[in-house]
Amino acid sequence: KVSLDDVPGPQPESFLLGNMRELLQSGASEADFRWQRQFGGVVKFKGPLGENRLMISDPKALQYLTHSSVYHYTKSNGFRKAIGRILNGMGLVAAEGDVHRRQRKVMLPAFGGPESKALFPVFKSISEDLVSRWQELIDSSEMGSTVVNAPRWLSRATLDAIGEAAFDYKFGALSEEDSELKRAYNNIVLTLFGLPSTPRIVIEAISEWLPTKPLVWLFQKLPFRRFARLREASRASVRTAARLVEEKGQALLEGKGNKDVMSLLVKANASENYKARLTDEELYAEMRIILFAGHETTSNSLTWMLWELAKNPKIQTRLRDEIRATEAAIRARGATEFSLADIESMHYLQAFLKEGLRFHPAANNMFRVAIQDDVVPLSKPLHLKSGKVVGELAIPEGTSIVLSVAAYNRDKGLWGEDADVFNPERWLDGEGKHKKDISVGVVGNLMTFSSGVRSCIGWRFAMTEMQTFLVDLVNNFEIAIAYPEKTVRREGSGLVFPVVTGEEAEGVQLPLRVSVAARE
Ligand code: HEM
Repeated sequence: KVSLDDVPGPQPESFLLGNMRELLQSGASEADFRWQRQFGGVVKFKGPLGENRLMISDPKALQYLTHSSVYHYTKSNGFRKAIGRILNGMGLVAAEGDVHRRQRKVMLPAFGGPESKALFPVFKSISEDLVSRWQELIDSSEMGSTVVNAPRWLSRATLDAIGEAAFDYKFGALSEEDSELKRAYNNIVLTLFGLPSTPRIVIEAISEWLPTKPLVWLFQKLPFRRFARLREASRASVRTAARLVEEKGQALLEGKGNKDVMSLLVKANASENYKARLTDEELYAEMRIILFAGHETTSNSLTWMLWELAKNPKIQTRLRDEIRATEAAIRARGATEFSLADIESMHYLQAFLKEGLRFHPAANNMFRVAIQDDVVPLSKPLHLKSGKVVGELAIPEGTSIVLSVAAYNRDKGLWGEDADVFNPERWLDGEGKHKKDISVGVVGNLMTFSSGVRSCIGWRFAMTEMQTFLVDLVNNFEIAIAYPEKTVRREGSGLVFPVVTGEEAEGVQLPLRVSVAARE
């Protein structure tokens, strides 16, 4: 019988809780970084009641788990899966095996390179909208600057972006039009997954042994505030999906429509043979997933990037210099606007973007369960407690695994001794630039968008959107830490979000001071 008893890892605090509190309560990815430093890319830790679990950041193992063996690992059971089902239905994120393969094939054409690039004008107009709103706030302030809660603004902007780019629909979130969806999604990730108390950790851990269906049923009924919020968000996303279809009406269903993701998806679906098609229910679920997966992830990544700019004024100035030099070149050739090609040609911007994605992956952990015994190849030999050294690891069926995106992205073996330092330079001439032995991920050998057939389908969409926003924000505004005396923490496992110490009740918060960036 295969066992993980011989694999080294941290000491559990108790039989009941294992290492779960260290994993979930010590700040986003802190345990991942600590365990990786101490034990390397494969770590055994204890779940509740003595259960052996694994945390993996070894490149070869991650490649194997996300490519060749991807369908031998399902998304883990329990709390997270049940919540996903309620929020997003049975679309791509929840699908497994053949159903996933079928859904992914129909969805892919809507997320290609040219399709994502064609959305640039949409992103540009929303980023200009955001700029003018911050400008108005600055103009009306006597101090010549204003404090913005960055994630709140950015998530409104990215909701508008996903509305228009994916559904040709205007949510009006930036203009504060009342949006049921925005209200329902506000702080939802923090409410559902954030800052877990010890009893919650125990309950969530136990829920992993239960099948999803009864849990979904239970969560639909339980009277707690958290589940009420979940139900409200689910209802809002169902209603929004239905409204989008209704308003776009026949054009969408006939696949005429526009360049938006949904029109392309409906078109691709219509051209599939009957058996391969998405059902109407699946199409609705895909819409809800795109709404959810496509806006908080992007706004969260942008939030942390602005935070790094605020903390590192030299990096900010260098980035702005590059943007302005490009702007001057655009003017010199008689044009007035940045094209996407201009943006993509900026080396320092590209380096900054990759470093932001490396340092602050919005999804820091991915959770899986092995559905059969497996043998996983490793990049580095693993020294077992018994003294044996192995080049591959036998994993028993039923093992819960955390794929640590965050720890992989800061692996010193890959990124160099300064992997814990935010340094865009590494993409210009340092470790980031070097070809890695093992190819993982879809951008810059990072795990941020995951890898293989379950990698983020929206990565090109997100890259186009984030670059567009960064150029406009940095070109127009000087960004600084608003309250140096306050501590901003990274919280969460699964999705990372900022909170201010002592102000956790305020929800997701990262206050930044913005003022107009002077021109010579
Ligand atoms: C910076 C922004 C983003 C990040 C960091 C990100 C990250 C990820 C990651 C890590 C996964 C894999 C999750 C897992 O397997 O457990 C994923 C999957 C997915 N993402 Fe993204 N994402 C981003 C933006 C987007 C956007 C803009 C969209 C849609 C417009 C999107 C749609 C999806 C979908 C549908 C999946 C499921 C793919 C599958 O299972 O086949 N994401 N994303």
